[in-house]
Amino acid sequence: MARLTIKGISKSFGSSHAVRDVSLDVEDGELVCLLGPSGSGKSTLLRMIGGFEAPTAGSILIDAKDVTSLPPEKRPTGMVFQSHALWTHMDVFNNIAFGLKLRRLPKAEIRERVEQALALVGLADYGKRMTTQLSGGQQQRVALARSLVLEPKILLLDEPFASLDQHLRERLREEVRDIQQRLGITTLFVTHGQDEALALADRIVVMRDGSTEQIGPPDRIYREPETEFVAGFIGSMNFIRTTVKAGLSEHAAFALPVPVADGDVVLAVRPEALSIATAKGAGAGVVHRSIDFGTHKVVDVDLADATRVKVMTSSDSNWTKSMQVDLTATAFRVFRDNRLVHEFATTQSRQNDRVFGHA
Ligand SMILES: Nc1ncnc2c1ncn2[C@@H]1O[C@H](COP(=O)(O)OP(=O)(O)OP(=O)(O)O)[C@@H](O)[C@H]1O
Repeated sequence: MARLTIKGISKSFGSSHAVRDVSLDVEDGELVCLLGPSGSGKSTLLRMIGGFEAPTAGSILIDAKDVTSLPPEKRPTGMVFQSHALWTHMDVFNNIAFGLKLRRLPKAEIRERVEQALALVGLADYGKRMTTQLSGGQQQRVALARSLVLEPKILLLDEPFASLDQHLRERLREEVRDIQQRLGITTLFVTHGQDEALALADRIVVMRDGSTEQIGPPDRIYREPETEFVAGFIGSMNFIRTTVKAGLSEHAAFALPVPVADGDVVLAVRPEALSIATAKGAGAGVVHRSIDFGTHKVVDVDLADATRVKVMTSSDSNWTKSMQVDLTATAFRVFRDNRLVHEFATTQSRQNDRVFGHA
């Protein structure tokens, strides 16, 4: 267990700024996900923490000790890469034992620790297998065991399951979460999958163009996005472009009070924050289709300005193509130039949160 402090760290490759002035505190035993689109600087940030890349500016402290200029092997960190790079000429046992042998630990201790690590990742009987005889998921488990056996204070995972199929990825990330909690090991996990971040993280760092866009626990990131980018990056979101005049949105379907300065804004509304009702006469929109997910339905509604919005409704409601409907937003956030300028929520939206499990 260890505490990680990142202070104003940047990395440039020539004229390209991969990471820009990132500061972050990670608590003892915390699991933090670095989430962002391709090229946002997640891997570069992780590699700097692991010592595989030298920062252009800033410093990295582990338990208050400055490690910025230490090589990877001198840092109390363990890194698992996307491509696991196991040694194909060694069996599983020796792959995991390798780092311990370098440290010249006694044979008996090596055996014990490797066996513990294998048990931890669910591969107790696989020590004698060659790594080429393992499935992709098993290989990633070996890569994880190879890091864990060195008992790092901080575990760094760079999209470790990206090459695996969805089902296996979900299983492995739950296993990682279990192991991480059992060992209480401080962990940074890079992913570009929002589901993965929501499922795993104590806190999510949303990155964009090398900078941190928002840092917070998953429910905060989901419910209170501070920028339009974050609002669109995590979960399903409807964006409605409108113009505000005298405190009112001029959008035909969303003529709402929006107490901000006149001008163009974007209303961001979650599908579960919209309620739908049959219109008396011509409605605000027309049902395009309805998809039944068993637990709930998602109805696509086309508005007059050709915006298509998604509405989450209960599974016992019935919406068919071409029905005229009215929509009410029970919660929305208003953005201008990516920044939050107004937020609105009714008590109704909190009830919906309970119904749909977003509390
Ligand atoms: N060794 C390098 N030399 C030059 N540019 C680099 C190098 N490594 C990364 N970059 C650039 O830095 C930026 C950030 O890259 P990085 O790999 O950190 O992003 P990422 O968020 O991890 O992306 P991905 O999800 O695709 O892995 C990108 O524009 C990338 O092209």
